[in-house]
Amino acid sequence: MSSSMKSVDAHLADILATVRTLAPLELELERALGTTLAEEVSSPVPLPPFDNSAMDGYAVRAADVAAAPVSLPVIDDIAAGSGELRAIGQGHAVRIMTGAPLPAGADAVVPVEWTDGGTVTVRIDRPVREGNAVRRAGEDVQAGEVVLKPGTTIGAAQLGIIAGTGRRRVWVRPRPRVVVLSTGAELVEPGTQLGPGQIWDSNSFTLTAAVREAGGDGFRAGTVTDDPAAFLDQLDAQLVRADAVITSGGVSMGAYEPVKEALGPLGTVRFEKVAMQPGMPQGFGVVGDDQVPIFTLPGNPVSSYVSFQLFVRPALRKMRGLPAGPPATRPAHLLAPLHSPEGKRSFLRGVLADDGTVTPVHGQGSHQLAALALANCLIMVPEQVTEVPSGASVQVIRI
Ligand SMILES: Nc1nc2c(c(=O)[nH]1)N[C@H]1C(S)=C(S)[C@@H](COP(=O)(O)OP(=O)(O)OC[C@H]3O[C@@H](n4cnc5c(N)ncnc54)[C@H](O)[C@@H]3O)O[C@H]1N2
Ligand code: MOO
Repeated sequence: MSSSMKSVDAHLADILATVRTLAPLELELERALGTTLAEEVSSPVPLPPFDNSAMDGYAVRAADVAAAPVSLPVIDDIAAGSGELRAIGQGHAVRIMTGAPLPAGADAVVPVEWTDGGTVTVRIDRPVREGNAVRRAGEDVQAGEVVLKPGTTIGAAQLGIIAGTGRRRVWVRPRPRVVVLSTGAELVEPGTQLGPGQIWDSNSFTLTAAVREAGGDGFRAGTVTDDPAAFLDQLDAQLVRADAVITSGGVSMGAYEPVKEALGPLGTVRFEKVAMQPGMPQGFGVVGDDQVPIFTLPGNPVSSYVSFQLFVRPALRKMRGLPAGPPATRPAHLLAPLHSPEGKRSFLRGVLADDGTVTPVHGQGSHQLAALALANCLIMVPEQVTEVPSGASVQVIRI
């Protein structure tokens, strides 16, 4: 590897050593999806809170229907939500609905399908065992029992059980707010006409979406031209709402590199060459009074996306309070030969099939975004390897 280049692992290690886990805050449940639980959640009451029926039918004493078919008087009707219940005596039945509390004295429920459905008296066709179709108090959760531990990612089911324990608000580490800025004088908004030398800005859409996929809230702050002062103004305006900033473009060796020119003099952002392909020109550091982490990714669309997966995604995990490290890899069986530059770790775009084979897509240039859009994994080729034969075992990262 060229000695002037930094390794992928060293760059990620620097980033993870710098970014901080976000402080917990208390959020309404409606806003807690995708956040990380920062407290232990336990239930103040048993769940279910009371013995209740699992079926629509009749609450009885099992012993009273042992000789079924039998007819029993129906002494009450209990809907879900009923509060005042009459205890049932020997030889009685009570019509009961799913979720309704089991009356005292009853020890089983006969499903309505096994009866004539009567409301004054009911004929019960089959005997039931004690406990039939009865859900016991505390069967799901005991009073005081912990249902979720800190560090849990809150998905739909987790949100459900938090609400199910009666909570309206919860302490979480929030989704990181990430501002995405594209730079480049050639960029115009999709949906407008292209002039000579212009292209539509795609990176800000890719990166904002990638932030969301990684559990953050991405804000597209639009594009800035190649003017470093305009870039700094825009950055300054965005910092108030940012836990991190991502820029794309303006970091290589050209005559107009606004990101490098604007941030370089601050001394808090380092611009380096990382031994990888794509994504060699990288910048990372902190900006503003709050030392907001900033990732200055290369402008080539595939390069910025691959850089996101390798460096920003793990950083967002750390900010979210989750275990963070290099992206997970899995082995795959390569179906075509590959070339890779000496001294750089390559991340080639491939299609991983269910049978564990991987086929590189056509178009491995860092500008070939359409080829990236067909891929579902990155095929990793180590720094010292330049040729990989078809049939070899390779490591891939799912994307
Ligand atoms: N003399 C050298 N030239 C380049 C080097 C180098 O080491 N020496 N590195 C190359 C590599 S590798 C990359 S990657 C790029 C990185 O360049 P920048 O980060 O400065 O990005 P730009 O020059 O602004 O743009 C590069 C390329 O990507 C297109 N682009 C930029 N932003 C967007 C966007 N938001 N949406 C879509 N496409 C975008 C841009 O038009 C350029 O084609 O530098 C190489 N050059
Ligand atoms: O290393 Mo640049 O990121 O081609 O393509």
